[in-house]
Amino acid sequence: MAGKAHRLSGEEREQLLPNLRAVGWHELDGRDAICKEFHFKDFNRAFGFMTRVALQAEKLDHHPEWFNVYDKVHITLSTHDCGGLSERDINLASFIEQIAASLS
Ligand SMILES: C[C@H](O)[C@H](O)[C@H]1CNC2=NC(N)=NC(=O)C2=N1
Repeated sequence: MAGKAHRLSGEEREQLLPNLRAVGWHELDGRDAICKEFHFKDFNRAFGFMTRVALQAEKLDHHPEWFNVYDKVHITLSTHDCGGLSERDINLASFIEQIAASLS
């Protein structure tokens, strides 16, 4: 991953977060992170989605925190290297949206 991650400034957040809020991502209380819950038809589809996200996460060297129960996948994104939200989370969230859209 090129460059050190930095926590997004207020201005950067105003610019980058609205698109993600519009598709269901929200900021956590008490932690600088964003999260969203995805619902699928069954476990196969949920796990297929997770597989695709995992491969991209590895490519980006930026990994989600996630929790799966059957057809639901809850994802939290935050950058451990800088202790909060960085552009890496925005990029991964955008990619996750593309995958989810391509599967539905
Ligand atoms: C050494 C390795 O590049 C780092 O630990 C990467 C791996 N994946 C990561 N994922 C996330 N979410 N945050 C990080 O800071 C992070 N850092």
